Amino acid sequence: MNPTESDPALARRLAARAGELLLWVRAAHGHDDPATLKAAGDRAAHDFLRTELARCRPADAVLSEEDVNSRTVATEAGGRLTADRVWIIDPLDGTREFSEAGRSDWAVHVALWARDAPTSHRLVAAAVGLPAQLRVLTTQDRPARPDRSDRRVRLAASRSRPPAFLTELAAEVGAELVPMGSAGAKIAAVVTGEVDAYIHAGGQYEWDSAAPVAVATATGLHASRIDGSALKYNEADPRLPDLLVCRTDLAGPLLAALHRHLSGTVANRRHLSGTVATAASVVPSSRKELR
Ligand SMILES: Nc1ncnc2c1ncn2[C@@H]1O[C@H](COP(=O)(O)O)[C@@H](OP(=O)(O)O)[C@H]1O
Ligand SMILES: [Mg+2]
Repeated sequence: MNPTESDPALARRLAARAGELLLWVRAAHGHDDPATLKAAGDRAAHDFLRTELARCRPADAVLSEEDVNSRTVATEAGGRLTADRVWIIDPLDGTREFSEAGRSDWAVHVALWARDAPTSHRLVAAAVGLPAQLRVLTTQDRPARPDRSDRRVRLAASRSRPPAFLTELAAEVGAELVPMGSAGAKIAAVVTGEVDAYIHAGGQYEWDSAAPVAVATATGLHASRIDGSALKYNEADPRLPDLLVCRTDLAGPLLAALHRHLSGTVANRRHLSGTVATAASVVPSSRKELR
């Protein structure tokens, strides 16, 4: 244990090293047996992160996707709910993409939650490793976002489980949908300006978004639930099924569009007309394309 290593430095080192392990596992196994590759990747990254956190921060609690899957959640949750500091980790986010040859949209998430933090999410340090993109983003970095206001808004969404309303919402605001794997990779793409927003709904857990949300908000981006309420971490129930991460100037228009879909305005109009409503017939004022 290095007593001088700060929490952000530890998060960065762990995300980077777990990423190297995952690249090694991927190379060693190949892609012929995706199920075995996924299991080997999950296990290698999880074991490494768990061991290093126990060694370097023995007093802290840990919430990890792999612990929950291995059904140790009951004992583990008891510790983390009274702890002052909890590491929320997703050893391999975008497991599906990790198992597909040539894809780089998968990530390692390492975040630290602190009870006395001043922010609503209480995440004080984090790193998102993108091993196949050869980069690690952290709460200490301020990547320059290029000005993209001259092109259509790019809206990242799950390539395998996008929210049902998203195609219609994107058309309504004139956005281009960009299918991508991994919550971490999608939020990282918002951080670097490759896309302008990420919307998800329908299911997710705290570990899927904690580290990337911490990085995104540290760089000045908007992050919230899709109803605009605060994202909360280290809750008794780790389900956190939806989120919006975007440029701050897009938060208002996108939350308004989400509200129309969530409140049923769009669905009700379609029902009343008996046809599939065009975006213009539903909310004429929203036809103005976002930039
Ligand atoms: N409907 C849903 N229910 C539960 N988890 C979901 C989900 N949709 C997405 N996720 C999780 O969110 C992460 C990003 O998903 P996606 O690539 O589809 O955007 C994945 O994490 P893992 O890869 O760690 O399992 C995935 O399992
Ligand atoms: Mg995940």
